[in-house]
Amino acid sequence: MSEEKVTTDIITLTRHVLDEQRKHKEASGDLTLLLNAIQLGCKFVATNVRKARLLNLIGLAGGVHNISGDEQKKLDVISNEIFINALRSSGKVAVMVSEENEEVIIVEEGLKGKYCVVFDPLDGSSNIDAGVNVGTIFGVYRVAEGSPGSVKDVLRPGNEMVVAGYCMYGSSANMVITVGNGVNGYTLDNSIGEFILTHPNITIPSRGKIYSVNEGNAKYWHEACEEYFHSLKFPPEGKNPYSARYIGSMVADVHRTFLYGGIFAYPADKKSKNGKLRLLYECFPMAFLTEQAGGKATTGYERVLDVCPEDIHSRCPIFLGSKDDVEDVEKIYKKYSK
Ligand SMILES: O=P(O)(O)OC[C@H]1O[C@](O)(COP(=O)(O)O)[C@@H](O)[C@@H]1O
Repeated sequence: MSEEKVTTDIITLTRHVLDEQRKHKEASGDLTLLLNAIQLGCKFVATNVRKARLLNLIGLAGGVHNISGDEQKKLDVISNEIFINALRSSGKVAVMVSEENEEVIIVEEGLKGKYCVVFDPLDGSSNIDAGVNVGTIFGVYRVAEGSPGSVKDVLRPGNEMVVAGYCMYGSSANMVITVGNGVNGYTLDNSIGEFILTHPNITIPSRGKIYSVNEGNAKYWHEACEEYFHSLKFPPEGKNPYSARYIGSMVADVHRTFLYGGIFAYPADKKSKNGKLRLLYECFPMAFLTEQAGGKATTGYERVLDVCPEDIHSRCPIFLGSKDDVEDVEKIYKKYSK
């Protein structure tokens, strides 16, 4: 019987980022420590999501609503707390924005660092009670030169973000991250509590065969949006229609789009002028990752990363995924914008 080969040269997320940082002589290690705090949060959430029904962490937190009017789940609340505590105590963060907090969080003197972190601690939480994949989404800015660390440091276009990532909690916990030099994926090995490099250099196929959108909103779609999705379902003679896949958890739908190609969208419509998804801690990080993986992300009319948020919970329409697919969207929207 063949002996199982034990790998001893393990590439953990921390080691991989350190290797990357070493290429940049000026690196201080602060980013690695910040990412360690984010990793701790994700490991904590991964464990509690997995044991939620056993720990009675399923269901609502008891009549508490977040800024978007969503009633908070128990897991929303504890996920939010672990990230705020881990980021604050890392000593590397000055400003935080969470989907679960109405106001921006300014870290007190003495613990203040040079980064700002915007995050959705538990995305797709409407799916949590059904055991469907959910996730954490995060983005990182540097505090602007000479700034004491204020909300102004996060009301900036997404093209100024320096790190973005998500962690998907499903059959396994998958962390996907960019520090501005391509996209890498890591899988949590629960036996040693480390994220191990499993998906190096993720590259989105230039065109896909899958579209992912909530067609339940089709009644409210603008003509450009209608024409685009119609073109995927009723292609010209000789071409196959695209398949539809929609989980309703952005992290899960985007993760599949990164690996298989195609397009994920939450467009603006006649009911919601800017769609549903939040610019700072959903659209920007996913758009940054998409572009770093060779794809594109548009509002229909402009590059998502060039949008400047008016407030910390601004919403933004988004089409992201394979470059050729998103360019088809841009062509059609351009026709209608005229
Ligand atoms: O149910 P809808 O309207 O299709 O919205 C689903 C979208 O809303 C979200 O659940 C929003 O996220 P939250 O759960 O963080 O509020 C996304 O994950 C998902 O893509």
